[in-house]
Amino acid sequence: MIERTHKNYYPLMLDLAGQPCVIIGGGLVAERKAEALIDAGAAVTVISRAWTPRLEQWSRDGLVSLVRQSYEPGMTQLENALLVFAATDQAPVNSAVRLEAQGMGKLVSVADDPLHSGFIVPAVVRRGKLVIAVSTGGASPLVAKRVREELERTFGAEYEEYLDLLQELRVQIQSSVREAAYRQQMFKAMLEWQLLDWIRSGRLDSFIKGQMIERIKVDPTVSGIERLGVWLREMADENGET
Ligand SMILES: C[C@@]1(CC(=O)O)C2=NC(=C\c3[nH]c(c(CCC(=O)O)c3CC(=O)O)Cc3[nH]c(c(CC(=O)O)c3CCC(=O)O)/C=C3\N/C(=C\2)[C@@H](CCC(=O)O)[C@]3(C)CC(=O)O)/[C@H]1CCC(=O)O
Ligand SMILES: NC(=O)c1ccc[n+]([C@@H]2O[C@H](COP(=O)([O-])OP(=O)(O)OC[C@H]3O[C@@H](n4cnc5c(N)ncnc54)[C@H](O)[C@@H]3O)[C@@H](O)[C@H]2O)c1
Repeated sequence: MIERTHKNYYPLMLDLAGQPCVIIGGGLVAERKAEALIDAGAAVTVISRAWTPRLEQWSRDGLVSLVRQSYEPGMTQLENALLVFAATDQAPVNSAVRLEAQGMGKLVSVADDPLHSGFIVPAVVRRGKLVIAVSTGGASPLVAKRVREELERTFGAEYEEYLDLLQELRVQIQSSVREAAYRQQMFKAMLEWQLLDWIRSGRLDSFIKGQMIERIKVDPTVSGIERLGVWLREMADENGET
């Protein structure tokens, strides 16, 4: 029987830009892990005798380095890696990779052995700066995928623009309002605006955005935010919206 114990995983957001990550194995699981690492800007090396066509293509495009050989102990790529993924279809090979890498103090994910892995990979929804990671702690990756698909329907493309704008306004407020507690009241008041509806219907144009930035610059107060909300509603009414 496969051994399973409950682990209280600690979720975090890693900045992997330029960081060396090594995947052992060149099959579909390796391909899926490589794709997410490439998206995160990692320096990805894949070690395997055989490849999926997409891994070959990414190698031609310079997105991954392929090392065309089987895993063997003492490889410098492993020594230099920040994260290691053991993703071959050979359990003894995965286990040997894990023992060597863990012996060097590395975090290792083993495709067929979550119990001994240092981390596992969640299903992910990305909407610009919004990232939603879903994990079942390895209980059912298919459920993680299903929940991810449900969340994709709830959190649409509009969140990208929404967060870009909120970030711009927040940074402006951070630089002009000294008191943290007061800033937080302002951020809360900003969430009352129906901005997501505006973005969904394509009405948040550069004029409105410019006005928002300008008005907050002139009046960086909670009541200024509330007045801006009233102005936004008036603009919506003028456009025949309620
Ligand atoms: C989320 C996702 C991320 C990614 O990989 O990018 C991911 N697996 C995904 C898909 C998927 N994986 C599998 C199936 C076939 C159906 C099934 O078996 O259920 C499907 C569905 C499909 O392919 O459609 C088979 C499978 N998975 C693991 C084992 C080994 C084992 O359980 O021992 C076996 C072989 C079992 C066997 O051979 O019997 C193990 C893991 N898979 C994880 C992540 C980690 C736990 C995540 C969590 O639950 O929190 C963990 C523990 C380790 C890890 O890999 O990090 C990605 C969905 C991405 C998306 O679409 O959004
Ligand atoms: N974690 C997950 O999400 C997940 C999902 C499905 C399956 N799995 C597990 O992961 C394993 C791999 O799945 P897959 O679909 O990618 O298999 P696959 O058969 O498509 O690929 C296996 C790859 O490992 C390579 N390989 C074999 N021996 C090697 C060695 N000594 N050194 C380097 N590379 C070697 C092969 O050349 C091949 O490229 C499965 O056996 C299963 O146990 C995990």
